[in-house]
Amino acid sequence: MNIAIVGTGYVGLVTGTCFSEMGVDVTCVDINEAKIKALQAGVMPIYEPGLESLVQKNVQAGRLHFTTDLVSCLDKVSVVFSAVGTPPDEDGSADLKYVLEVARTVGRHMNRYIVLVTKSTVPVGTAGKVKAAICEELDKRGVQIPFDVASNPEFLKEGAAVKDFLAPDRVVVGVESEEARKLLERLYRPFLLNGYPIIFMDIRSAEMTKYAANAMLATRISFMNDIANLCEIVGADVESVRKGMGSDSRIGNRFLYAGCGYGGSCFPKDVKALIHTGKENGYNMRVIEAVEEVNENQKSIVFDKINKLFGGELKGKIITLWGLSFKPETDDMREAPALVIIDKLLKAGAIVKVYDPVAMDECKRRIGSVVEYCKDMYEAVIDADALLLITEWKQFRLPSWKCIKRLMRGNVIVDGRNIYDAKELEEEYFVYSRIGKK
Ligand SMILES: NC(=O)c1ccc[n+]([C@@H]2O[C@H](COP(=O)([O-])OP(=O)(O)OC[C@H]3O[C@@H](n4cnc5c(N)ncnc54)[C@H](O)[C@@H]3O)[C@@H](O)[C@H]2O)c1
Ligand SMILES: O=c1ccn([C@@H]2O[C@H](COP(=O)(O)OP(=O)(O)O[C@H]3O[C@H](CO)[C@@H](O)[C@H](O)[C@H]3O)[C@@H](O)[C@H]2O)c(=O)[nH]1
Repeated sequence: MNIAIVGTGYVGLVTGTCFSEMGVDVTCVDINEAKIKALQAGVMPIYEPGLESLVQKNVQAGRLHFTTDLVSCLDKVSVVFSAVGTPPDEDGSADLKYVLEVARTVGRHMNRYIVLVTKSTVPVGTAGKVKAAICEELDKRGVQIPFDVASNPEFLKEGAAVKDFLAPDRVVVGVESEEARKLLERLYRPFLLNGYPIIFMDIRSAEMTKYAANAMLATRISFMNDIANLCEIVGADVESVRKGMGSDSRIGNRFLYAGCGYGGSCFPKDVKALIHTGKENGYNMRVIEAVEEVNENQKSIVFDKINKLFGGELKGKIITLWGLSFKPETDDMREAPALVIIDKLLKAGAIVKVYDPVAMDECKRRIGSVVEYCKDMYEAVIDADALLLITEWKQFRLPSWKCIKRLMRGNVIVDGRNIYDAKELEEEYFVYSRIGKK
């Protein structure tokens, strides 16, 4: 089977690589020439565990190809996945310009039956717009070529993308024709054989499932952050509360971690887009609106704590951040809490030193040299008045506190992810503060 994946980002590159791993002949297409050139030379555009070796293996096997030319592969593929970005517009709605551009290119150049599958996260009703864009281009050409549209939202998490794709909790597919269903069933057959469920449904429901799933996960996080903030006021400990709650099998343990807010390319934008879809349809998504508000507030919690600990006097203080990416195991800094914290610290006159195992270049690209980039986690704490843990990379979990004490000039530690043992830190005479405990 020959397929094309348009958009070679976090989703497109992982999708294409994993399908090629299943024996499918995959062409990954992107308009970004530098990205495609790099991939052709074996250089990964993103950090994603396990991806590089899988790409190399399938390129060598001749099943995985990279190109900027979608048109020339349209004659050999039966399925085209669209995995381009859907960034938030100013009003919070998902910007569909890239998705519709792909549809128009397909309509302008297709010469045989194709299923155009939208993998990007798109609002309910987008498949109708994709279909209309293709029809318009076919009409302009004065030709009638049968085609189908389908929806196949992606649920992978960055940092675990390959694993999530190859061993999904489920695959959701929205179709409206038997032919499209058969093609996608065949493509996903290896997953079915491995026992992963494929859930077929109508297209609008598939589009909505993606937003509902992300909104539910974001809700759990904001709910726990709200509980954490109340714990702090009333003298409870959110870590004990989390364990006590999560062991109820109806609630479960996952996605209940309080912290300094959710970031990334998905939750923030998808929550906004769902609120917008509600508004467009005359319905207020009240729960999700609160989820977003709590998260905006939570991104400032670490700053508020440190500001309070220094009596509002941060001018000239050296503050170190461990972790910049929005979560561990990725270099992605889209909507990262670190960006909000750095901005607030700099505005308050602090000197900021940072270290992240993989996101330093990305941080430089985004904010330049307004902070000091350090070569390792220990260099970053030299002369620091305070250390803020922002992203819970494994290497930050068991540091040598004795060594850190010698290197720092102050003794304040604020833990934005609740990974440290308060007793251990207090024994070393650190002033330790974390989320959800006084
Ligand atoms: N990042 C994730 O973890 C994740 C997970 C599930 C779903 N999603 C959704 O998947 C979509 C893609 O997300 P991403 O993080 O992979 O985005 P990304 O920004 O990493 O990649 C998108 C790619 O599309 C390319 N592109 C744009 N227009 C193009 C065109 N006309 N032709 C060819 N290529 C084009 C861009 O150059 C870019 O490389 C979004 O809708 C996102 O919400 C993302
Ligand atoms: O208990 C938790 C779990 C996560 N987070 C934060 O939530 C954000 C998102 O984390 P995660 O969901 O692990 O990463 P993403 O790669 O953004 O994945 C989400 O967004 C993707 C894009 O839509 C979906 O495909 C995934 O299913 C969904 O988990 C990060 O800032 C985490 O620090 C918490 O604060 N507490």
